[in-house]
Amino acid sequence: MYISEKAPAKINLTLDALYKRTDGYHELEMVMTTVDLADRIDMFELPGPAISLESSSGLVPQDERNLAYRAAALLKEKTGIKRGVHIRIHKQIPVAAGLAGGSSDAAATLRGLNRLWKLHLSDAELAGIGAEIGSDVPFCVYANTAIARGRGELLTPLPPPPPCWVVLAKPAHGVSTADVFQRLRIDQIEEHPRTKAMVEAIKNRDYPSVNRHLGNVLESVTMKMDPEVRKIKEKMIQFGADGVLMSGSGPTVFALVKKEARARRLVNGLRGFCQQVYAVRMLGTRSEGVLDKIRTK
Ligand SMILES: C[C@](O)(CO)[C@H](O)COP(=O)(O)OP(=O)(O)OC[C@H]1O[C@@H](n2ccc(N)nc2=O)[C@H](O)[C@@H]1O
Ligand SMILES: Nc1ncnc2c1ncn2[C@@H]1O[C@H](COP(=O)(O)OP(=O)(O)OP(=O)(O)O)[C@@H](O)[C@H]1O
Repeated sequence: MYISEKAPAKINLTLDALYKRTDGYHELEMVMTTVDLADRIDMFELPGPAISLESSSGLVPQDERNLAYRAAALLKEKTGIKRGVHIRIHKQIPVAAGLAGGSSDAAATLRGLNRLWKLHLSDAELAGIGAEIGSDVPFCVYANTAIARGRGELLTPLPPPPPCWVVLAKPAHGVSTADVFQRLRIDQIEEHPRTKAMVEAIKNRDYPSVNRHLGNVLESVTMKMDPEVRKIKEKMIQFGADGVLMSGSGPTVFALVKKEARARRLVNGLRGFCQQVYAVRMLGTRSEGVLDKIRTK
């Protein structure tokens, strides 16, 4: 028997850094949501207790360093369950892109094994385990829309943003999240995003206001490290995006547009100088899609 789980990418509609903590991390306040660009995680029951893993992408580790593998190992440790699993990752989300691909794979593995092994853990319990793997994993367990505080693990759910298209473009090179945070000077931030205004915009389903309040304090830092981020942002505005922002620590930039035709125009305009471009729907809520079901071989 095997189980499949969809692992959607996250985007940041806002990302604010409030102060540097004594543990070296930055205290964050973010509004995050999900888009319909997703990896698929297949989990096959094994007769023994071992975990094994393969991925369709050569860009991610295929062993115990993979975040999906770590999720399975940690779940076994926490529950004392002695069962084994083979994890197959169909990678669609660009790697080291600011889209939480690895975190979402880990979260989907926790959700899937919870079903496969009939553990009956709540989402809150899975998120608690996920927090030990990475800051974005708790959000990815719920895979909805939320305000995230702390390192990202303190979540307040929100309704999904107004429906729209999301065009994502990833520059050729990845950036290291640690490098970006290290270069951030909190006392030199020119404009903090208005998180409350974004929350109101989402609650009121006010699409123009969502676009007006997009903001990420890491954007100018990453732009200095990778000028392609600024170039993509300018192109997206030129091609008629309603709002444009870098996601997470980058370097992926996303544009919001209402109409599919406009999304296609953006994709065509960007393809000339950016290889990884996607047009997908905003999700904002966990879709119990066709992939999230149990199959028998
Ligand atoms: C930028 C976000 O994507 C926003 O959702 C996440 O905070 C990034 O989470 P992540 O990729 O899991 O990154 P982590 O492995 O937690 O952090 C990598 C490094 O970035 C720095 N870091 C990260 C998160 C944070 N709140 N403050 C930090 O200063 C730390 O030096 C940390 O060692
Ligand atoms: N399942 C996985 N998918 C992608 N990357 C993984 C996975 N497991 C481990 N990694 C490693 O994690 C690193 C970060 O990859 P990821 O795609 O999650 O970055 P990201 O999108 O920038 O994440 P975030 O938005 O949380 O900062 C990569 O260098 C990769 O080698």
